[in-house]
Amino acid sequence: MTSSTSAAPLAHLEGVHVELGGRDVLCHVDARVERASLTAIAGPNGAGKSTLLEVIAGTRAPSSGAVRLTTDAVGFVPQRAAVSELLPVTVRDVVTVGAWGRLGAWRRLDAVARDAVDDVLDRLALTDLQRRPFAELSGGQRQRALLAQGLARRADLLLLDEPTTALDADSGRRIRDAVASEIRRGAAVVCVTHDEGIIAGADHVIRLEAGRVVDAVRPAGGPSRSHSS
Ligand SMILES: Nc1ncnc2c1ncn2[C@@H]1O[C@H](COP(=O)(O)OP(=O)(O)OP(=O)(O)O)[C@@H](O)[C@H]1O
Repeated sequence: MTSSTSAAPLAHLEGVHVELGGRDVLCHVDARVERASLTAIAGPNGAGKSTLLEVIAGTRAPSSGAVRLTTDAVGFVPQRAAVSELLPVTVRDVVTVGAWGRLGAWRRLDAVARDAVDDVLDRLALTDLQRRPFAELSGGQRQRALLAQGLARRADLLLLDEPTTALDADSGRRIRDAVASEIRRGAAVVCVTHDEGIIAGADHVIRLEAGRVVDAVRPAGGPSRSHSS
């Protein structure tokens, strides 16, 4: 979120209010998400962070207020994505779904798209796991595969819900590097997180408490992504 009034943010929220089960879960949230930026959504459990991300993703309609996106190329990696245990899909299949999101469902992938899937698998250390059934993966491995699916989308607006939670240090570093690389190519990344490293490196932080924005700031010192490759 920013006080900037520059033209055409990728996402613009005005007075967003969400009521669930008779409770105000989000109250009058304003936000602008600009290209080539990292926005962190922070705050305690139950503050409304995931709900805000869902509103931006369009999977949850606000009770009132406006949400405007200027792109259709949106990648959304929820905290708990549903991939059926019963589906005989491999890790590579799961990641390839992200590329279909860009090309159109069930299109045959061209060499460029296959290379992009290979690149994402490599960046998230999934190459050796790519032929494994998704259902056989550990929780952290699944999380990485679903993030890889989001990256394969090559979205303009990438929405991540707690991408580094429950990951080991190396996996967390890979995710942070992948996020930095998305931003370098011009994407906007909005990330619900408790990860102080991501928050410190964000261009903007939306801090929620009990559904209200209590702080919307650029962290002191600004982004610190220079360590990322
Ligand atoms: N379907 C629902 N009906 C009623 N209340 C709901 C529903 N879904 C979420 N809530 C409530 O909305 C509030 C915000 O939930 P949300 O998942 O957005 O919080 P969060 O900040 O992402 O939390 P966490 O850090 O624990 O993931 C919580 O108090 C939650 O109990």
